Amino acid sequence: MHPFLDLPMHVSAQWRRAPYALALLACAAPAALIAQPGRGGGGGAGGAGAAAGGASPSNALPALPKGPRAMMLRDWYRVANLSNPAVSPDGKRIAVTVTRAVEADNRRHSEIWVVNAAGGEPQRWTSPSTESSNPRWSADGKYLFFTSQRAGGTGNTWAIRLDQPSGEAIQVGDYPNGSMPSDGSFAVFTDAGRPAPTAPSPDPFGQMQPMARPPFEAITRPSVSARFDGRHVVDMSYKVNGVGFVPGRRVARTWRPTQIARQPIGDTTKKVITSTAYSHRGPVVSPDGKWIAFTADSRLRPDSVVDRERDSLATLPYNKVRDEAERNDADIYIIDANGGTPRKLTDWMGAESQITWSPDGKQIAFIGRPGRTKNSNIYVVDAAGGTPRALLGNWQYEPGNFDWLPGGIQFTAEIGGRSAVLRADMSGKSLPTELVSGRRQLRGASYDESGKTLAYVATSMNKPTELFVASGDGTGERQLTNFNKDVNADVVWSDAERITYKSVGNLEIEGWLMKPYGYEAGKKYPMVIYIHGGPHSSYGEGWFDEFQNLAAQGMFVLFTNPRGSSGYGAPFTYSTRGRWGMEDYQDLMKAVDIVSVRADVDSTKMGATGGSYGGFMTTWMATKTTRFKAIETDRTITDWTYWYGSSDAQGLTEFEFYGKPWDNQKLYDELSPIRYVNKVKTPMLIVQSEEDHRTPMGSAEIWFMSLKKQGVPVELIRYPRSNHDLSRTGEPWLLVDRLGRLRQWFGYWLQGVQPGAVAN
Ligand SMILES: CSCC[C@H](NC=O)C(=O)N[C@@H](CC(C)C)C(=O)N[C@@H](Cc1ccccc1)C(=O)O
Repeated sequence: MHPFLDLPMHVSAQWRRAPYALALLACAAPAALIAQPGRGGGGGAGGAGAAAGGASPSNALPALPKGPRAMMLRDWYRVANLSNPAVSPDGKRIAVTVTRAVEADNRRHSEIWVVNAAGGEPQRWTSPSTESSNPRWSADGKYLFFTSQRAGGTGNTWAIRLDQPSGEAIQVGDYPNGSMPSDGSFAVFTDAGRPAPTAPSPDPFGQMQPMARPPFEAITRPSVSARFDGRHVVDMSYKVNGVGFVPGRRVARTWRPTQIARQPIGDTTKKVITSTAYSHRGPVVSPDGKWIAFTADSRLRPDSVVDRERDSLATLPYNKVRDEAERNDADIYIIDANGGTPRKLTDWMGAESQITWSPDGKQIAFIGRPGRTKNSNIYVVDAAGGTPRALLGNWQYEPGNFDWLPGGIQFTAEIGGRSAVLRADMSGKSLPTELVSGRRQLRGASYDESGKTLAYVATSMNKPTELFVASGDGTGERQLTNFNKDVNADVVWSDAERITYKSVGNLEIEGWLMKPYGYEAGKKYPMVIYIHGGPHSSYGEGWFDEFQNLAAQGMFVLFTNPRGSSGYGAPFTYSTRGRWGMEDYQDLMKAVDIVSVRADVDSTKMGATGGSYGGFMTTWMATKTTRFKAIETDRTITDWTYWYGSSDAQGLTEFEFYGKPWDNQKLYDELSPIRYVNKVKTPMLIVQSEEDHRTPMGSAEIWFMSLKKQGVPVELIRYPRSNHDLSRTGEPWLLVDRLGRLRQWFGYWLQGVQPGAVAN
């Protein structure tokens, strides 16, 4: 996880898509009708309208032309995204979340579908009138649990009964979520307890909006509370991208360390088995049900002490000795499954996650990262204690999620721009073996209880996601769904050629060149380079709406993973620390050099686009070269000191730029494109979301004004009700509008298409 936010660090720039939007866009209508397997209501996977609800006659939209043809903007609404596959314990069925847009309603919709592992038509298992996602089976196979915000319940875990006839989804109090022993008799989970009841005291500011109320220990007060509806801020973290403004505390700070609770299956009585001043994290019970392993502070200090130390360190200037020292914030502990004194499993420097017991309960495996800029690895240690040994040796890449199956440890990993399922060599002497691979991206590997059935969702450059099943060892793969059958039949998705090249310092860089729709040998086409953000994310071997959009407009799309990208090992990822815009810029330019000499690329008609870090890079490029005829900069950063003060993620540059702006002002200034804006000659389209707290509006505004004042063609599109993730999870109509703007901007400057003439 990212150290500052609850976000996975190494994430494909293409992959973070629809499911994340649900919290924002789901309409929590009451469950109307649950379509049960075999009872109709769902239809087959090919029934495009079935999963999305479809447009009713009153709001029907004109039909799209039949294909084969180029992608039109409205095809975007037709693409289904599959996620979170879950194999039933007996390996017979696979549940998966299917998310589509409902064009007429400007929203996304998610349902759980289930398909037999042996094949056949998938069936919809959850209501089309409410949102459901993230399916998981109970260990005894009696329930299919899923996440939903249905009305009339508590919490968001709902279930469909499988062991007896059932109607609507229910909530199950006697089947807790958590880690279970092999016999499935109880579950363990963390419990933050309830705040101690306090006598209600009259609140003179109770009628005010939460952000307007004076926070705890604030010095100022509204003169007349009914006349102030602004925001009163005293805390450092007062806004979060995707969440919005966060009201300050109204009472003194208290700590509620998370404890471990256990609950028998079939009983609603929960027993909290610890009572400590420190928090327990990620408890997992041993297969025999006797022990629980968890992570906690390496010195078991109270949460209050850890937090206060962290807060006071955060106010100090950068100090190389202190801030670059190896850290050991947490360790793994083992406690009796009924409570007692924990035993430290191992004093292991670095961060441990995904604690997993071996099937025989004798060993424990975990993902360990020895230092922030070091590769993570899978480690195994005796449950009795000892020194953890790494299974992946000096493998260049890093493990994603892993499972300890009866036959050994299997895991997923990003290997550059593709991803694979691999088996670790348990002796740690050999490199892992790829079981499922190829030029594609796989996600969500899920196994049955025996490890003999494996399911995952996969996509490749010209194929949107579908569900696949294979034997546990990766053999005998079969595609189980065809949710995108209709759109695939109409639209000719473009494919891309993979390229690798040597850049500064002889470093190998991976990239791809996607062909324009209707490509004909002997002709020349414009080319647009796409630059991803993060900077620690990556492009790769998966279907991506943005690339398809410009390829459909008749352009080559070039995309690469310059140094700083994830998926190539931590040294590659962090090699740009303190050097943003230096060698990584050259990696990008080198790709342009290589591609622009091709006979089919029109080097006089090249463009560039990118978002966030890629937005910074596009403005940086605009100050350095005039080789691009047009640029689009998205959720951009043009001044790092302004960004530091206005974003929700200061920790990023405190690490990457070795301190706060006043610790290292020269670097913050030198890497800010705004310092060189007088050099910009390239027409620029600026796209920015009004509620983006990650890369706030000011960077776009100053860039817009600076170009205007210099007579450089520039347009600024400000999207309402949108945050940093507009291009991934934003309102569908706005998201598609943005795709249209990109087509039009590059269509105008690179193809001479007149305003308004770009086809939708
Ligand atoms: C809390 S530190 C923020 C790091 C975070 N990295 C996640 O990818 C991030 O937001 N980075 C920004 C740049 C930063 C504000 C200077 C960024 O470039 N975000 C990218 C990354 C991204 C890629 C794929 C999917 C989601 C995000 C972006 O928004 O495109």
